[in-house]
Amino acid sequence: MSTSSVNVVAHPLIQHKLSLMREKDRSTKSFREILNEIGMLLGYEVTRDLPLELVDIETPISPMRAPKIAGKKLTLAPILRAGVGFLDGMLALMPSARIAHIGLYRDPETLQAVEYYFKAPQDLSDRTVILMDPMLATGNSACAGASLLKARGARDIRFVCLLAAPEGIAQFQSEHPDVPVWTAAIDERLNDHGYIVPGLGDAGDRMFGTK
Ligand SMILES: O=P(O)(O)OC[C@H]1O[C@H](OP(=O)(O)OP(=O)(O)O)[C@H](O)[C@@H]1O
Ligand SMILES: O=c1cc[nH]c(=O)[nH]1
Ligand SMILES: [Mg+2]
Repeated sequence: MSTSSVNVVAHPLIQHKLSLMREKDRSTKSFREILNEIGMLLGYEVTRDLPLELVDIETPISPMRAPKIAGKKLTLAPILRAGVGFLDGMLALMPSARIAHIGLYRDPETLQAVEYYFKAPQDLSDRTVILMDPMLATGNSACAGASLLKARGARDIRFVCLLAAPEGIAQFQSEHPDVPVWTAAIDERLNDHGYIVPGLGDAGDRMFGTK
């Protein structure tokens, strides 16, 4: 199978906002607000190819056939905790979307993803699912998230992150070659603790003020 595509979203607004988030002295409040804003901008990109259909409507002036989003319904799937940071921004664009919560934490020693919660619509087979987590480091969490969604039948999954390490992209493409990736940047590497360099530190802790 061919590898999944990786889309680096180079829009200047996203790049500027990402640089603000990387600053180590940025407040929790500001970090959270900007993550939400970028969530909306990435949501715009990840939905760019959603199919449209022409439907009959009436404007105040005349009837017309107007384009509306066709077919498959949307599900937003944040990986807890940090993935929740994208959610409000995405929901502003897609207010009718269903939500699948995926609870995973990364074991600090093994760097393996540990599942602690999963609540999703029963059948995802006819849905477009946007899996989201700001950080793609080793790739273990994103891979586990995509596998959980596939076990519920999901066949059209798109993964959105803020920052990716080359190691995480390679791992994700090898395990989920059918899932395209959107990211604002691909950084240099992982450090010995599995953190992205230069990165932005621990996204969940910075977002929720837990360190
Ligand atoms: O690609 P990986 O090596 O799996 O690392 C990325 C994961 O690590 C962070 O979660 P963390 O375990 O810190 O949980 P949190 O979001 O609850 O802080 C981040 O939010 C990702 O989910
Ligand atoms: O750099 C990293 C790696 C994993 N998780 C984070 O929050 N940051
Ligand atoms: Mg964390």
